[in-house]
Amino acid sequence: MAVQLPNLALPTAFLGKLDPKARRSLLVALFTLLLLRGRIADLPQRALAKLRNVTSRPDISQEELAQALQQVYIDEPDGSKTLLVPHKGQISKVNIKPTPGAVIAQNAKHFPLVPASHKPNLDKTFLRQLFAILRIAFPSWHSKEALILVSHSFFLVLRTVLSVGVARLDGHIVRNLVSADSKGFAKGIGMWFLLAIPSTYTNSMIKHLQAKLSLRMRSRLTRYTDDIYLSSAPHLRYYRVALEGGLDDVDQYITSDIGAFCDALSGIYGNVLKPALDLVLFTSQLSRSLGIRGTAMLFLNYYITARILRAVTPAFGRLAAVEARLEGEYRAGMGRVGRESEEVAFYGGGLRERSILWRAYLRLIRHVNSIYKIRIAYEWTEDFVIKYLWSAAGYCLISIPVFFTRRRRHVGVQAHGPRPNEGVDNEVANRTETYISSRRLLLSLADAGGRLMYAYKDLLELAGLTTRLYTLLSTLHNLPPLPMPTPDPKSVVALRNVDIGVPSIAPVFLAAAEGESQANGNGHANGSAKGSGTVLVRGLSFELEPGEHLMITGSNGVGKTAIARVLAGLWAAQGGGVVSRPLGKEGVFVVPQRAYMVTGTLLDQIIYPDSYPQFAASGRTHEELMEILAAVNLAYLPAREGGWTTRKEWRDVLSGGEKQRMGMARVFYHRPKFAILDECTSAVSSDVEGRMYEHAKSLGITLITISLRPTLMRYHTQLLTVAGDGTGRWTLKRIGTAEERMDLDREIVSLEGRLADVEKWEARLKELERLLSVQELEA
Ligand SMILES: Nc1ncnc2c1ncn2[C@@H]1O[C@H](COP(=O)(O)OP(=O)(O)OP(=O)(O)O)[C@@H](O)[C@H]1O
Repeated sequence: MAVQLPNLALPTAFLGKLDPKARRSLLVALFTLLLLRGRIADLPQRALAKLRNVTSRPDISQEELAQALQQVYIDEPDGSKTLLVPHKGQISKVNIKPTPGAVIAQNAKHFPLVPASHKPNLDKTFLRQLFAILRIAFPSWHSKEALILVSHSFFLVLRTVLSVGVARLDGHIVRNLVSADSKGFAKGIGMWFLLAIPSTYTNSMIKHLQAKLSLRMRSRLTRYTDDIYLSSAPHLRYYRVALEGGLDDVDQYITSDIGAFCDALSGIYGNVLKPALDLVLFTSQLSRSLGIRGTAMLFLNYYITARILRAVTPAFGRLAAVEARLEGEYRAGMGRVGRESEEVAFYGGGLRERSILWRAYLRLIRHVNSIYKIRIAYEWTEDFVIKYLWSAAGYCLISIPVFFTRRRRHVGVQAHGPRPNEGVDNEVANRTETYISSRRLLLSLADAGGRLMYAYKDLLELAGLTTRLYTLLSTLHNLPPLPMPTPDPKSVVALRNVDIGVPSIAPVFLAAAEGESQANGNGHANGSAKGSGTVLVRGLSFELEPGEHLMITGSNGVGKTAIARVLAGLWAAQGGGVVSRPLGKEGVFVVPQRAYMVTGTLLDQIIYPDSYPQFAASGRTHEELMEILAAVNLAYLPAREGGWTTRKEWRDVLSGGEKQRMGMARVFYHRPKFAILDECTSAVSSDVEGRMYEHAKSLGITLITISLRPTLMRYHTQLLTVAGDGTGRWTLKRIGTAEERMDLDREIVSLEGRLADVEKWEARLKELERLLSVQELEA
């Protein structure tokens, strides 16, 4: 393929025709352009950023900034959200559109599960997985990502064309040097600088566009993944992905693997396209001076190189996937210590944790080291082949026209045609020019070959990362939706003949896992290691009308919380039973056993899971929030912590009891029809606990309490006791009328009082025994 080169003689001739003053000004202008190229390249971006920022006032007040920080986002009428991001003293507005359910359903077809035994490689499966992911990263041909890709490709082609120009100019300058043509030499140097401007600009644009492409793909994929991962009922994928999907350390997949995949993919595009283009263009250029024999040898050289390197290339894809998994395990360990630091500190478990983390780190490092070792042999062969074999082949190829062509009439890479006054000197100059141009082309060719070989290794690593990302996306897409509870028209909570059991890994994943264990796969666990599928409570039936309060009790681990999970719709009811309840958090609101504090302000803690914009839209006031805090004995918090907008790590700031009371404050804020309270007042003093229970009832909230404390029985009308003897038996009893409950209360209080005296009686008994034994001895 003969590619027409830009004729460099033209600009040189044009410069030559200019008078010295004009030439100087032109060169000064070009240098200025060279120096300011960074700022010039930034111009369109700055203009775009200005357009995007709806609020472009340079300085906003601290108050406005605080307001924006609290507001976080604005709900738009079309269902999208506009995020308010404080940025350099301004507020940037970023509109985020949630992924429509139809798009997710459409995409699900492209993400069938891969068996855990699948090993990442450059095969059909890799292409299928890559295209499935690319459908998300490039949603259409007129998306911004596609535009960046086109610009990136343009600069990649431009760089190759410029490289050929540089090679020609190189030969031309040396030719003028050999033939002592000072004017031609000076012109060549001028051209050299002229060519440097687009060349350097092109290089920086390629890097910039590559990074930008990676970032945009990452944003697309992260947003999409977040949309499906953080899905609400009936999917609840964030909750079910580990237990039912068998995928651990999802945070590593989302925060790290997506970024690594995008970097690898955007890099690979340049690393494959550019050298491949170089190879075609330089080969075509060289073949014009090498002739058929030379070109055939060049191709033979390519073929031998490819065979050698293919034979010595290790399974980089699998190695990359394992590295990402080990990285995830180490990261998860670190996260756990950060999260549970206080518990670890109380136990003095620092050294133990260190040894656990060291083990995880060493596993990772050992693996990375083994990759490095494998790479030595590979890179040694690659260097030998690309640098030395190709250079030797290059010298031989260049010598072909010199030794075997008697009289060269025309050389393809030569800047000018044959000169009319050819003498011996000119012949040497021409030969030098050809040699220098061909040598530079061959060096570039070797470089292109080297990069292509590296690209092969990168491609294998990309295959590994693709498999990781595909595993995440296919797991999320294939989690079957949970059966939705039937909305009850009478607003009752009812279970009819429901078996309660730990969900096992979904059958669709078990089928794909083909009995392989996680150790040799890509993250899918063996189902038997997860939920056992054993039934905890059998044939459970009850119906709870508003105003009827239920207490669930039973020994530890019998399945009390499991009942709450089924009622809340987190676990599916088993055994064909039916769950009916009023829907939404206005219907049933659960306060779990472990207190959860959200990132944000003090106000955010009370209104969770609502956000500040929802609070603002509801018309509720700070006074109301204050009343709620008073009801849970936390009225001192806003003053103590510096107001409603204070942001702190509330998990650490609040005490255990305070966190539990905050959980009750959420119930009072949302005022659901039913509240499931799962041991959520175990650390609260009984007087405050009692007041909170009374307050909940006065608000018309029907309580379903899971507790082992008999003192709480007085606030309930029904008692469900789970036997916990392995049979799944249970009993449901009425606790009685208010008067009966008062009697029970009185009895409980008197029994508790008498129990408190047991220690005293035991001590007295011991004392008497001691006295008796002393008297016996004396007798
Ligand atoms: N995600 C899970 N994976 C496997 N087993 C689980 C899971 N969640 C709960 N279980 C098991 O189910 C059983 C019942 O758990 P549940 O949390 O309902 O107990 P509980 O009755 O509330 O106990 P406690 O009074 O100690 O809170 C336990 O044996 C527990 O180990």
